[in-house]
Amino acid sequence: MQRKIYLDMHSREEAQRLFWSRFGQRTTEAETIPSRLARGRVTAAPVTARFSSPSFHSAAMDGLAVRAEDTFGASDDTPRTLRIDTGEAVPVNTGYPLPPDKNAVIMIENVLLADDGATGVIRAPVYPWQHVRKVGEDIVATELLFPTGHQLRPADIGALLTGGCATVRVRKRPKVVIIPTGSELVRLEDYPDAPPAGKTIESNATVLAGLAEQAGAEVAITPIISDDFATISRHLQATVASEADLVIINAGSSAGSADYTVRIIEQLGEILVHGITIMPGKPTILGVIDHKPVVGIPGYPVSAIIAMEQLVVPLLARMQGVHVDPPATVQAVLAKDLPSRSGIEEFRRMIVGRIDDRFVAVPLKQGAGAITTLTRANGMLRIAAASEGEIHGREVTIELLVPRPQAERTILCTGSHDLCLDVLGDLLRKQDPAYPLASTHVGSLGGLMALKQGMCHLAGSHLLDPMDGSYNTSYIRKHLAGRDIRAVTLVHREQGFIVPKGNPKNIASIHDLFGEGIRFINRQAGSGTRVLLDYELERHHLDPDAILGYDQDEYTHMAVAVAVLSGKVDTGLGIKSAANALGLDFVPLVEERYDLLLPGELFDTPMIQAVLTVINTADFRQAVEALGGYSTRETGRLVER
Ligand SMILES: Nc1nc2c(c(=O)[nH]1)N[C@H]1C(S)=C(S)[C@@H](COP(=O)(O)OP(=O)(O)OC[C@H]3O[C@@H](n4cnc5c(N)ncnc54)[C@H](O)[C@@H]3O)O[C@H]1N2
Ligand code: MOO
Repeated sequence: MQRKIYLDMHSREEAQRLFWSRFGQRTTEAETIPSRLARGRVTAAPVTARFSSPSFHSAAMDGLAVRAEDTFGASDDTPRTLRIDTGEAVPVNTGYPLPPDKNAVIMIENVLLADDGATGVIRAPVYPWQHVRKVGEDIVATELLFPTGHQLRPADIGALLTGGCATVRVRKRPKVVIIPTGSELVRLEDYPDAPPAGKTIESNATVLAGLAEQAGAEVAITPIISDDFATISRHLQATVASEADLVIINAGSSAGSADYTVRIIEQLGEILVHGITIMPGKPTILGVIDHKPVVGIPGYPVSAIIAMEQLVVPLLARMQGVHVDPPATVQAVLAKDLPSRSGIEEFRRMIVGRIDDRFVAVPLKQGAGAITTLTRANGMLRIAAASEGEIHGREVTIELLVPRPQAERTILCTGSHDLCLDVLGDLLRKQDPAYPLASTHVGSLGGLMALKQGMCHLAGSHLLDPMDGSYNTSYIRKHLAGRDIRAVTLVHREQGFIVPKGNPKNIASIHDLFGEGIRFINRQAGSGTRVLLDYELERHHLDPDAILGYDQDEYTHMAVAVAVLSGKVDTGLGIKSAANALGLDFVPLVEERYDLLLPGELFDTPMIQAVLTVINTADFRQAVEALGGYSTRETGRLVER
């Protein structure tokens, strides 16, 4: 079957306008539902109160109901005795009806009661209607409680019930049906141990359903449909003919040999848009079948979410007569250059944190297939279509994905990678307040540069000075001269050769890297591990260029371990815990010190003190030792300068 190449691309704004001009006026029908079940629903008509509240004059305090006039003149010098036994004063509790002849309440604390309860003495008067909630003080019958188009919150339900509205007219929830397609997809529930080779776990349908439900929709997910033109077509037709108000067909939206979505929609109805100049989300399809909106959402998980948020969520809101507000933003300084293709509006997932008095934004990876770029992000940077990107140090607008105080508590940690940072991050989250630790990896020297530019709170570093065997201090002196930088030892750890289980190539020392056909994977220049390797090679007078793979590098210990596990290479230099994590073997080479470096100005901040507190707990040490390949003998020690 012929492949479908994109129609002309539309900008996001054009696509939204086209789609909304077609469907944006179409609200769902109104229905009457019990008020108790109406949270989150949107009123379809004005709601007026049937009852007043309070519906009677009621005591606002526990005490004695009186006629205010009977208390006039009471003072410390001229206390007044009120008769309870004759009904001059009547004991009431908060919320009780006020006796008909009374007009005020004296708080019980201000009454000296006689032992027999027959009288009470007061030393101050009350004024008329003091501590009384009068009829209709809160709600007057017939008054407007909510206009049309109000989304009901929990407090609103309280007002509905109090105002006598047992039922309320609301917009029906739009019905959304999601059709996941792809012959490669399997359900995790069917393969809990591991998916069969070449199969992908279906996840988008549930994610999209969650977004649609958050937007007020009622969602159904169909079984996974395999990539067969006729099957998808039949299924889509049946779904459109059902009660669905909007149909989402996931994946098969781009140019692959089995990407049928666009042709199927075209055959059954009409294509409004295929291709939007956004990334991720480019191959999104907006179509119409039998007057119903049908959206082809791209398969990559991040593309799917962005397409859904930009095009479907606002439409679902309109269908219910509400409007979505844009997310809160902060201005932040960009920690890295971000080149971007002109003509494409890019959505970059970011981590933002506050350092001193400014926000700093660190970009995460770009790949639309990586869902963790969204789960790790706390902000989003939109690079406008007209822009060729943003540069390091520039102030940019970040849309927040978390409440601002959470972004302000986020600890930006960069530099070298170590698995203990995950332990630290986990324990920091158990603190109160919770401090999210966001680590990105740029190597030890990269961490020093980030510190220099004020782009991180912490930098992990293990830079060996071959001259004297010291770690980090001489590098700080050289690269951060004049700056107050503190170093706190996190761990000592074993560095060595990560090898497949059983060490089939018998790697025993650095000399074995030169063995016949041994494939090695290196770490990037500027990483402490690379410095260590180069130092060891030089010490043994060995020629790096004779190592097969010396010029191939990875950015983390785990990436090296994955390269070994996948059989791509025979070995790489890394930490033992990375080998352990993937069930690989490990040949120790040296023990090294790994420190966290931080600006002295931040040392006394609650955030850094929280980090130091966690590092010094027995829980942290135990969890680190359990990873294997670590010693915590100097953990938490401030390194002398
Ligand atoms: N030659 C071209 N190839 C691609 C282009 C292009 O312009 N030319 N665009 C790329 C872009 S951008 C995107 S986004 C994707 C969109 O792909 P499709 O919508 O056609 O989706 P598939 O190819 O079927 O799947 C992509 C990817 O996503 C996984 N997937 C699909 N459904 C699910 C699901 N329900 N849960 C989890 N994961 C899912 C699927 O297995 C694939 O890995 O196309 C690029 N290609
Ligand atoms: O748009 Mo694709 O949506 O870039 O990954």
